[in-house]
Amino acid sequence: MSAQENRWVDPAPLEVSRPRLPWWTMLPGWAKLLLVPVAVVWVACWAVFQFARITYRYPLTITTSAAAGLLAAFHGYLAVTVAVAGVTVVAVAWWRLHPDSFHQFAAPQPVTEYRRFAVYACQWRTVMRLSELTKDKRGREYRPKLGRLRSHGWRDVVRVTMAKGQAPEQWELHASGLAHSFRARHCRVRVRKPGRLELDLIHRDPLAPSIPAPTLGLDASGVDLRRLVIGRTETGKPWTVSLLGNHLLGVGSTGAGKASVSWSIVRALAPAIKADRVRVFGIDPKGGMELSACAEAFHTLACDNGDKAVNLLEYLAGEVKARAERYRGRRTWTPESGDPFLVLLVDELADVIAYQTDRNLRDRAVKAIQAITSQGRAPGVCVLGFLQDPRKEIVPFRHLFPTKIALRLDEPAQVDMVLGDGVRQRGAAAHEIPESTPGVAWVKHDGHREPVRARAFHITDEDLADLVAFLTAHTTDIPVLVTEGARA
Ligand SMILES: Nc1ncnc2c1ncn2[C@@H]1O[C@H](COP(=O)(O)OP(=O)(O)OP(=O)(O)O)[C@@H](O)[C@H]1O
Repeated sequence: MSAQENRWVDPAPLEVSRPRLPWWTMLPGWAKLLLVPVAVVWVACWAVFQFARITYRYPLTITTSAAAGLLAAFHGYLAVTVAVAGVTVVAVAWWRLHPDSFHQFAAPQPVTEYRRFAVYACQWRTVMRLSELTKDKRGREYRPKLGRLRSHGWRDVVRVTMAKGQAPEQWELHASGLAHSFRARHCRVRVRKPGRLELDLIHRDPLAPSIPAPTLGLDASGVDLRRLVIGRTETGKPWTVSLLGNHLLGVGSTGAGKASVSWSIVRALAPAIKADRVRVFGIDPKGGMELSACAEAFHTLACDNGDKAVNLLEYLAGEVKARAERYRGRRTWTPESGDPFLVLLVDELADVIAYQTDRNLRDRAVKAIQAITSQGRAPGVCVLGFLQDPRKEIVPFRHLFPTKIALRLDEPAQVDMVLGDGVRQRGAAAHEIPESTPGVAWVKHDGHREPVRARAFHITDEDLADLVAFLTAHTTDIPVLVTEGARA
């Protein structure tokens, strides 16, 4: 072996970060001794705080464990076994006999505590790190905090305190990954207040079963134009729409359930229509295929997109102007004005204002409908417009409809066109509504940040037959069906 080969080579200096020792390790021994009582008090406070925190997060688990412990201490394990068996029998009996109240009152708390521990608390750190929602700065990790959790069976609502410097948009970008990590089907991100988010982790769709129409109301005074119930929201509350001072734009692909929304509204109005407190005017450019199923509900029904429809629109635009003059100084329509509330229902709005090949008719229709939507809210005229294509070239005045209803759509861009920018990122994925759930929609009211997911009542042919029977029974004043244009 040569001297060359034998030479000692210095290894490269170790490039590891120096361990940072806690500041108190540098203190002299006597100072450490003095600090011992302070440290003991601090550790005791920390333990009490942690116990309080765990009790707050898992109240049922802690109380039942404490109760079981006390029972075992005073009466032995046999008593605990008997108590557990008794509670189990009561719970199973409750579940079998009254499943609704069991799911409403008994199930949420144990499920919440189980899911909090098993799904979220155990995996939070890993999921946050792998989703790149943590930040390392000077050796310290800044991590979003898992807050309160409520489990409703079909969804978990998880509150989160974002790490400093984070924006909700970062979470929206990771929503799909979070859903997969926590074994959910979807994840929606909502801003609760600055720095605080609420994640909706959806496990199943509560709107999957269709919702039958309720029995028809009989009393016109029970019709509240501010709160017409037309279906149910995914949280189980009634889906209500206001027609007073409002216009509604419903957009959905073919078969998305637009008709169920419009018929649900007409049904909710039925007693007021019968009492002539509300008059509904219909335009069905498809030759009346849809709206003539219950023509009796309409004061006037135009079954084309030609002269008749345009005359009707111009009649209503004139009525808006005449009312505005009559109500001068009164500001808005009220039932006391003596005039009926007017509703214009257009089944395929695009056929009237965009696909009409006669330019003169098209321009007249656009002018009239713009006049009604821009000036009709105060004088008691409401437009319900339904269509399939929400592009600006088709409806240039979408902004004049304060309530937008996005039924199943084909593309994400259409959702933005209907509901507005940013609403899809907040979870309103109308393009993901399955074909198997017609009538499901995302609803956005101007001035309300959060969109609502709901399903309209399923209005069957029998329901429409009931509606016809109701509107024509016991009355000498049967609404007149006019297909020859407006009465004006
Ligand atoms: N809310 C609902 N619940 C259950 N089924 C529904 C609901 N709404 C509609 N459907 C069913 O879906 C199908 C299509 O519904 P609908 O005619 O309302 O769609 P649409 O959007 O008006 O279609 P088009 O654009 O072709 O007129 C019908 O068979 C109907 O029975």
